Amino acid sequence: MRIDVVSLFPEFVAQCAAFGVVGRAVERGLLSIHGTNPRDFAEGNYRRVDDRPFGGGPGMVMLIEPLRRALDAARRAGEGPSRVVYMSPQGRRLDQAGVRRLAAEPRLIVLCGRYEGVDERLIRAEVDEEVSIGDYVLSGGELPAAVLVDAIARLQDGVLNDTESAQQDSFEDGLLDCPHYTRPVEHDLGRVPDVLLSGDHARIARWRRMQSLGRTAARRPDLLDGRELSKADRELLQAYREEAAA
Ligand SMILES: Nc1nonc1C(=O)N[C@@H]1CC[C@H](O)C1
Repeated sequence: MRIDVVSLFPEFVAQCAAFGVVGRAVERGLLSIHGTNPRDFAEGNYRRVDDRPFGGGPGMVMLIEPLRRALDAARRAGEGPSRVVYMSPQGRRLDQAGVRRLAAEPRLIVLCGRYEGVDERLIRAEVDEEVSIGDYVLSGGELPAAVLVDAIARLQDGVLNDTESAQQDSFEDGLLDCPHYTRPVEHDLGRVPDVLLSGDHARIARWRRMQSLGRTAARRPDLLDGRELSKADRELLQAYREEAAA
């Protein structure tokens, strides 16, 4: 999969491709990440990429033409059709289903805004979808782009090892993860739950599922809205609640 990131800070993009899971995906040729800087396509001595907003108000707005030329250059740099995603608080909130959908694209071009954002005419003409990583305002779209790239990289076949895949699975089915413990068994902060020391894999898997269901119901009940729990899951959730109330 190829991802082109259009950003005034392409070095930021290079960094996010250099470490961890994303770096591994790139090393293995499972993902390629490229930066294109709109400033390289700006005109005039100052190579302007932004200007004052019509109608007044604070801040600056990114100009159409440098972005349009950068998007065109990014398109031409790769092969095949590409989907243009603009990182923006006005976008659809990113969740794992959205990551899976975007990870299935052969190519993405991720547009990162700065300042107050991008001229609306560019968005309407060039952007296929706006995506938000949360209801807060950041200084630029580069961190949201890095979040999207990381989540997509993890879904590329051959990137995660078995352990990492297991962790990924716990989020894949829309539930919060279970708690995790490691050595020592005894600590002044508490003891590891005995079930995890039992060696009984079926019992451990049941406990972990119960914890995921219980934590999701307690912390993110919205994730269970409209979800038809199986009889077994309903019983596990009941057991979690009884244990919590004891
Ligand atoms: N939350 C978000 N999810 O995606 N992007 C953002 C975000 O805050 N973007 C900034 C808004 C103005 C600046 O141009 C960049």
